[in-house]
Amino acid sequence: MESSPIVIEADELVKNYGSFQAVRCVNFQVYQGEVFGLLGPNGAGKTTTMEMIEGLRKPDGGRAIVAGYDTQKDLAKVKEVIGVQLQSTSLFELLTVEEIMRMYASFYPNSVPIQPLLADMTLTDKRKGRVKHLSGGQKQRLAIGLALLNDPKVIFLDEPTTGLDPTARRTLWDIILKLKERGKTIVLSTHYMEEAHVLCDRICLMDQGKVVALDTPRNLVRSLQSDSAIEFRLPELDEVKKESVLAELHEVREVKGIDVRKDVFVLYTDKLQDSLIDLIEKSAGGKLEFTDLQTRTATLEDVFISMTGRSLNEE
Ligand SMILES: Nc1ncnc2c1ncn2[C@@H]1O[C@H](COP(=O)(O)OP(=O)(O)OP(=O)(O)O)[C@@H](O)[C@H]1O
Repeated sequence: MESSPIVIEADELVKNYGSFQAVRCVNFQVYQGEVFGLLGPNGAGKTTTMEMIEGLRKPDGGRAIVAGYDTQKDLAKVKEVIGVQLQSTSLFELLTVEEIMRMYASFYPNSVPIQPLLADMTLTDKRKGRVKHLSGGQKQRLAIGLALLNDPKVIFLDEPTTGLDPTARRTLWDIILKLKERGKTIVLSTHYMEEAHVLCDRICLMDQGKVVALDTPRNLVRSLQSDSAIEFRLPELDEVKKESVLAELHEVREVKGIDVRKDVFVLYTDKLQDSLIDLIEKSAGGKLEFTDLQTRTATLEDVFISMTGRSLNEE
């Protein structure tokens, strides 16, 4: 992927709202044909970053280049090559799916044929139905279809699956993967780590307006230097007891890191069996009365926690 041409450059992008710094010097490059994910909790600055690249918000610092054009200086050129599915596209509720497609198509000098696009979005059955009768997933697919009418090279999808049920989410994943197969470059924001893992070639982890890590999902998880997590609860520990328990847990064989949130403890290790046996031995005789013990593979959520001390979906 890194040998492919660069299609997007975010170059020291900054956005302030009054004294609040929503985006603080964000840098990244997106290669042609990749699905590039902006993953972070609510308020991380994903939408603001995307909208600066799309030319919808003016940066207070830095610049964004799309397909060689500066979004501030050559917005008309940028618009020719991008398709944008906004987070809350307000659609004309009384039009039918086909009518709204035709209306949007009329805004472009050249647009793709509507029927195949409706088929790609699995909306052929709904083409005569009014927008107001569509489900959440169907509306999202329609919004993506509208973003594809000008046959864009680069597609921006802002939290396309937020609020959708698992089936509708998977239908959208399939659509996104098909677009990738056709060589489209896709920038996608999400706060679902599973979605980022399944769809994205590279993920830019964002928190509080900054990039905290950027790599392939695999390398991000590898950066933890631990491929497994041992998770359990230790309820009713006071602060003093917690300190001594933590000291004890740090002694568990092969443990590379520990995360504690409330009464949930997570030990990271790449030698799961050794660590688990030692943990059980150390807990013998009621020394550590844990509950809900489970082991699992380390995830992007663990990477985010280890980098920021917070969970992706924490309110
Ligand atoms: N027009 C605005 N005026 C003031 N503050 C804003 C404005 N737009 C966004 N913000 C703030 O900037 C921060 C970043 O918002 P942004 O929407 O870019 O984050 P996000 O990562 O996309 O989050 P979400 O998943 O909630 O959309 C948030 O704290 C938000 O409240």
